[in-house]
Amino acid sequence: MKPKVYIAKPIPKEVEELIANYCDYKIWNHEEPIPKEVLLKEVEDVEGLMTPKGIITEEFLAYAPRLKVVSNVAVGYDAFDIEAMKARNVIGTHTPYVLDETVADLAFGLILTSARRLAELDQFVKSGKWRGIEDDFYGQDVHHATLGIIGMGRIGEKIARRAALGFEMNVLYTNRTRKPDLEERYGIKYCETEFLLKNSDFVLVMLPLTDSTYQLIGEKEFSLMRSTAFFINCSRGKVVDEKALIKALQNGIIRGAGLDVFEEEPVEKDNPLLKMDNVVTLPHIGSATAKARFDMAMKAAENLVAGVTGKVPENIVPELKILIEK
Ligand SMILES: NC(=O)C1=CN([C@@H]2O[C@H](COP(=O)(O)OP(=O)(O)OC[C@H]3O[C@@H](n4cnc5c(N)ncnc54)[C@H](O)[C@@H]3O)[C@@H](O)[C@H]2O)C=CC1
Ligand SMILES: O=C(O)C(=O)CO
Repeated sequence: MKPKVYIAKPIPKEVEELIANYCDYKIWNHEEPIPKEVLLKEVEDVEGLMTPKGIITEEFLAYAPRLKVVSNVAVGYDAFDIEAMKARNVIGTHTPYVLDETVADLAFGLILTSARRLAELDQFVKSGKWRGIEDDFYGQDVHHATLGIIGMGRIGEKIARRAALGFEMNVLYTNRTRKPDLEERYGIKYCETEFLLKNSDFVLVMLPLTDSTYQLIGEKEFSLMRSTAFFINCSRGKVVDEKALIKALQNGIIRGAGLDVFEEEPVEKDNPLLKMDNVVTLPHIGSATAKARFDMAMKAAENLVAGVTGKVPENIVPELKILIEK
């Protein structure tokens, strides 16, 4: 008998075919997110679950007593309660590498759109205008400026390469561990966070959301930034104290921001960030190209199938590798 799995989001046909070869499966085939009560019912007797950033808590796991693997269709796995999963011996997997270049492109899009005011000027032209006073259109140069990257992981590295080699930027970075190989390859410089904040024209966060990064960037950090600097976040909204960011923008402490992520998603309609011309806002689309999303779904399916057929999935999240080492 094939193992039972549940897929909590629509997936491409080829990905479904792979799962069908090995599993007895059901799919949530609707664009709107699966309602919690439906999901809790569907997972009652499954061994595997594939989910788009599904929230896996102790309460959830109690509804899924046969669950062996949760395959997250995302690289960020902050919605996993790692201790609860460890306690119930449930492996969690994610989709690293396949989206790195795509997210790095988007991060650069945010840098360019913020600095050169692309979204604002797009609206200007579409509203029937063309020329105003010339310096009304002035933005800031990206080439040869200083980019400070907080979080030099898989995606941070791809952003650093674009910045250093493509735009000839001066790249500073902070990270939990120093990366001398990248320093040599791209000429980037490791430094203290305070130095990075004081000396960057663009401060870009590319950190996972964990207990140690929750609201890591707050009032103090914004106060150290240049008044001409832009803040770019393409990782998770909660690594920033959003109230402090709003205050910094309202009071001219920093020049602008480019945001793909927010503290609450979908972003609340009355969030002051949505009213600011110097803030570029996107609906969490860092990995949203057809190819990257296909590759993520395929990788998640491979992890799911491995987890329910007695093999070791390729992309177990680091904190849960201990479960297969037992
Ligand atoms: N906007 C979007 O659509 C996307 C957002 N993301 C987010 O970006 C995050 C990063 O992705 P990757 O680069 O693949 O992860 P990664 O794990 O390769 O890199 C994260 C880096 O942050 C560093 N780090 C962790 N905690 C730290 C701390 N307290 N202080 C300093 N450095 C710390 C790590 O050493 C690592 O080098 C994901 O966890 C996810 O939340 C990822 C993909 C798309
Ligand atoms: O992969 C992730 O962590 C995302 O946020 C969406 O791609």
